[in-house]
Amino acid sequence: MKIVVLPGDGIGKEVTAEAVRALHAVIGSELPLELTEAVIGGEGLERFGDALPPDTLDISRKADAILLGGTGVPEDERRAPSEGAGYGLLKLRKALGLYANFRPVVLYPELVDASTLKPEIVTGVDLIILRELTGDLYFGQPRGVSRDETGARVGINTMRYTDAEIERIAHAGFQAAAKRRKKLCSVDKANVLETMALWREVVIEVSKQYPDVELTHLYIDAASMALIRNPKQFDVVVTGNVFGDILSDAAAMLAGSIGMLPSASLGDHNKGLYEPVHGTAPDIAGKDLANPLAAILSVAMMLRQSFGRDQHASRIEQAVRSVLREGYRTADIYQPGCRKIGTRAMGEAVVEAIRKQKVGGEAEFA
Ligand SMILES: NC(=O)c1ccc[n+]([C@@H]2O[C@H](COP(=O)([O-])OP(=O)(O)OC[C@H]3O[C@@H](n4cnc5c(N)ncnc54)[C@H](O)[C@@H]3O)[C@@H](O)[C@H]2O)c1
Ligand SMILES: CC(C)[C@H](C(=O)O)[C@@H](O)C(=O)O
Ligand SMILES: [Mg+2]
Repeated sequence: MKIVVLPGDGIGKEVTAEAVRALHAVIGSELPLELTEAVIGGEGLERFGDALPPDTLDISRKADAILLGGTGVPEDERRAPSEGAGYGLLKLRKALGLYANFRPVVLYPELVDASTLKPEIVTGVDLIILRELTGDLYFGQPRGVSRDETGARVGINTMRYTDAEIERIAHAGFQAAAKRRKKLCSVDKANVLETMALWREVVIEVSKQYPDVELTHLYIDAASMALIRNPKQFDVVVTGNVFGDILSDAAAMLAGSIGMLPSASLGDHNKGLYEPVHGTAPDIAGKDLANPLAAILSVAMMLRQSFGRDQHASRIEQAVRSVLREGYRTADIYQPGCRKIGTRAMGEAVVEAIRKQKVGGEAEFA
């Protein structure tokens, strides 16, 4: 198992360290683990003048899977977006063709009270936001800031999708839904944007190949409301890059915290990039306050998707479940009566829970 670890910036480093510990704990000496650490984001800019240094891209191409913490530094605010630390990650996703970003939103029953929403609304939430990841406003040309004929400064980004790009993400959505509760909701803005009218048209064409999956459509504004009003109506939600970015942060509150959301970015080949949905959280970086569970759960997604190790993945998920059941909480999911702990201690609790599991036995997995 050749894995490249890209801790990135801020809490990316802190949560990735705990994710790697969990990975070692669950794999033990059962399988050869080859981990290589490389630089990306702000650290890349600082050390090599490049948010995606060529060596990082090169070893990422050769790896079976990539585990990433987060990229982005406060100095980004002074840089052009396409020159910032976050852009290193965008370039990596694009270069590796990772167009399908699965963001599962699952509320652990222990965290019902950590959610800001009513228990009856969120209990049992289990949905996936499937975000297209290599197109849209993020990559469309033209982009930039220039002057128009009157001398006014004009900022331009282009929402762009080809039919082939829409088709492949639609297929990913239908296939994911087919394995679950067979409901796919496509989210667009087809009433106003040509790109999104094409999106809807192509999704409807693709749907003919999946007669068993029920397809619905929502505009992004209405979808944002529906997600908070009645999240349990959703199974798989497929949407574009920008809408998916926003919708998934909103959906984090259904799971109690953004510190609980893992993700997997996949393409047509077997390689995947796994990362928490959250960013580098400069406000809490370096304070041992970050919740490492999203990063740890991203390792579970990696073991399942890239290596077919379902049992190891389930062990990580069960370990997360058991630390929550024991009452361990980082500050973002803290509730009175629980034990408030830091990033390192949460990682250690997960490792302990993994060690206590009876592998192949029946007890702990219930
Ligand atoms: N995938 C990524 O690498 C990624 C994702 C989002 C943002 N970013 C970057 O991160 C930087 C900060 O962005 P932001 O503040 O808008 O978003 P953010 O996700 O970093 O933080 C938003 C809020 O959530 C909290 N938070 C995030 N992760 C947490 C965790 N694991 N545990 C507890 N609390 C957590 C933060 O403290 C903050 O209050 C920016 O540079 C941005 O570009 C990177
Ligand atoms: C940091 C940024 C480039 C990134 C994105 O917008 O894709 C982040 O917000 C995410 O959700 O992964
Ligand atoms: Mg985001």
